[in-house]
Amino acid sequence: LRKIFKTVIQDHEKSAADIPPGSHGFPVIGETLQFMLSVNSGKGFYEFVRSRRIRYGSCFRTSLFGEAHVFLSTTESARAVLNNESGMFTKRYIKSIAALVGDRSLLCASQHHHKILRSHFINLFSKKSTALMVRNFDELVVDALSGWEHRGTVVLLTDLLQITFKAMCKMLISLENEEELDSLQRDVGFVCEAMLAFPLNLPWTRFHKGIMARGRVMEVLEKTIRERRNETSSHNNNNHHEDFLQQLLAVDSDGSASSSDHSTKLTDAEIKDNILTMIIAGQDTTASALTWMVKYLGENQKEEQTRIAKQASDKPFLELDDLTEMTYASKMVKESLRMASVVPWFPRVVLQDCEMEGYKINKGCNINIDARSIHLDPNVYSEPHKFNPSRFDEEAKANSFLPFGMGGRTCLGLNMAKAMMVVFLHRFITTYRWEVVDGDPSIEKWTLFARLKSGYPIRVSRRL
Ligand code: HEM
Repeated sequence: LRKIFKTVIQDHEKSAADIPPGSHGFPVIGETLQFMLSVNSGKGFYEFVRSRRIRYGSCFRTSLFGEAHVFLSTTESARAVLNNESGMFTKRYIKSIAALVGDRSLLCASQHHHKILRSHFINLFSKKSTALMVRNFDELVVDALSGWEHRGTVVLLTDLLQITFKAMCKMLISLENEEELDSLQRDVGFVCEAMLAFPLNLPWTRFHKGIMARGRVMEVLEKTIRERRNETSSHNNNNHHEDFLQQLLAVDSDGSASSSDHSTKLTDAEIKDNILTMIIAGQDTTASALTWMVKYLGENQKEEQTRIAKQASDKPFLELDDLTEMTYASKMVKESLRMASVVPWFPRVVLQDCEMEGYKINKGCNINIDARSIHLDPNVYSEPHKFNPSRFDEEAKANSFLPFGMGGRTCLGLNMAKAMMVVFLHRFITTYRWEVVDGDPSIEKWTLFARLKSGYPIRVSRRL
């Protein structure tokens, strides 16, 4: 009798364990309200995930905005989902996001279309363009920093958003006119804000503002493309542009091997959508990561800064090769990226019923790889809340360092972003000492990436 009883209990436990633990919350709205509360609490939207991860473990379910979601936070599930060797996972097509960044954007294209697009864009992120970015970014940073000591308080994030925006626009379309940059930055900002808004396209909504702004961004890009074509056809080589747009249009027009195959030629719409996508993907992420890095550095000032200063270059201009010698700065960048987890989780959708972490997950369910939990898991990184760049003296464990994602959707700009961070770190530390004006750790409410609400205001004084 005991044996039968035990089997029944085991069966019951097994079927209870079939679906991931968690709560579906209220009918229809699920746990959306709790999610919103966490967004508004100042702790940021990640707090919603963090508290459930503590309560339920490394795999839990919830329901947000009318859809079932599962969050997973082990390196093994990260490998399975992000590397996607089984072909069972994809990104969900979100109509409102596609309306803003364009449905030919890398962020919205179908699996097949994404592969084709990515094969075009990946060529742009060569060593040569990273080297060019290093030179340009260095110039921008030196120029921006030169005025900081006369400014009283500098809201770091605001300045960094401007610097990274300029860097992106120079790299993509060689735009350097201050006025045009300002108005484009404002419009891209509206597009980003609308990505988080309720997708209601009525004249007074945030979503509508974003759609209108997208229209203006597209006009700027159309005009730029038109001017380029005119320059090329009139053989006006005075304006030689070393940017992504030039490379994309060259493939388009020179009849080379890749362009002879019409099925792989990029259309103007694909070029425009993805230029906007790259601005969005590169500006906010890098500026946020840089702000977090300065914060961690400020909290660990003396020791870390001395080590950086020791490896500092005294050259007036930095080159890519100089960065490879700054090994400690590179580790500091990696450690900042780990601790900040600027993109905290990666959303995917399951294409067929499957099992993850011993739980059944149904076709159509949203699954999210919770990179931030992996980055802060004491079984993966010892003393995870301690800022310790030297932990990267050794390779990180497999599938555990995920600030740029992994697999077929890995960040295309990762080498560029890391290089930009080393450049800024080097220039900032060797130019200034600083004190924090407002150390409030609250997180900004409605942003795509985790950012400090205060923008991290600092006061700087020149290092003698
Ligand atoms: C510190 C800065 C950055 C961070 C933390 C970051 C992070 C990420 C992450 C996590 C993804 C993948 C998301 C996923 O798998 O769902 C991604 C994608 C992407 N990133 Fe970055 N990124 C940064 C800077 C940049 C820069 C400078 C560029 C240059 C334009 C860039 C371009 C892209 C593009 C184009 C994608 C889409 C790739 C695809 O879907 O195939 N990123 N980024």
